Amino acid sequence: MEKILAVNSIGKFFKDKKVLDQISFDVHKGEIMAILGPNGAGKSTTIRNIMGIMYPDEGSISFHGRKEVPRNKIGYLPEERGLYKNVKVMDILLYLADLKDYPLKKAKERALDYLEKFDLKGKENVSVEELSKGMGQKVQFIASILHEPEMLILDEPFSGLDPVSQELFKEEIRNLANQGTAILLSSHQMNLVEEMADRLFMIHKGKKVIYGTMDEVKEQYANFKCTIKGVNDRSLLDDLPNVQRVEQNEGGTTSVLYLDNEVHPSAWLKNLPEGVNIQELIFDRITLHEIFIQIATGKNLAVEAGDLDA
Ligand SMILES: Nc1ncnc2c1ncn2[C@@H]1O[C@H](COP(=O)(O)OP(=O)(O)OP(=O)(O)O)[C@@H](O)[C@H]1O
Repeated sequence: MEKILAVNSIGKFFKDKKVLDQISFDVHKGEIMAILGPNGAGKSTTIRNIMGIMYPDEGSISFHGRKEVPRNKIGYLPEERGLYKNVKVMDILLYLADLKDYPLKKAKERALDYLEKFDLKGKENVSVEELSKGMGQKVQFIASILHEPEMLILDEPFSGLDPVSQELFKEEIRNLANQGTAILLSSHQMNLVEEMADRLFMIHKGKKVIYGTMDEVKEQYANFKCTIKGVNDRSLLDDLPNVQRVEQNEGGTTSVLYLDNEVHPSAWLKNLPEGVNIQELIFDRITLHEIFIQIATGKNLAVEAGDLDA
């Protein structure tokens, strides 16, 4: 996979507080790479360093192996939303494309196509301040991709979108990656990240905790869990082998058994005692959402064991 962006061991201080420490990752052509982490972890600071809004105190960032990151090759949807208020939609789109040296005629054609795609047909001459929040976000997203950037950085692109708009964004982001755009996606919506990202980088308190493909991450950090429907006595489930913890709903009709990572699913299932009441059983892995919560709250055993390098 062709490497577009390389973040090499960057560190950043705010006064004497180190908010980024040895952060390294790459973003490849045609992939969706997610950057995740709890509030205050350092995601936006990392992105601002890539965008040249600030500079790292340690390490370096390169684009195609060169130290200069060319802004006109990058599209950026910042976390802070907002465009100039008093300007018409088409005017602002063309102005921003022009700032990136993109040909005007092509920009106009693409803008019309995208406005139609995002259900904003006919809004070209509407002033930005008359748009709803979601419509404004769509226009800002269009502005970030109009100039056909090689790399697209999206900071919380889905926040505040209704489900239909969310689908449109998802589809377009996937399309862009398929066409070769390198995408760095920061989002707190774990279900979407799990569905969309090819690889992920998780940062916690300014440091790397996870870096790898979605499959590697799942294999390494997503322990198995077994969900059993049927009334069961909790103590019976607690005593089963390889069970780390059991969660039961009120009435004990559904039980979720969180298992050790090294469990062998078929052997474990074969050894379930006959006394366990099973109306339905699902055996799968914990979700990215659960991995995230375990890491953010210090409960992930793989991380505690220092097994961090993916
Ligand atoms: N301009 C600044 N001056 C001082 N400290 C800052 C500044 N910007 C960010 N920080 C601190 O740096 C750390 C990382 O913040 P950052 O905004 O990068 O986190 P984040 O992962 O993007 O969080 P969120 O999910 O809440 O957006 C935090 O401790 C924050 O308080």
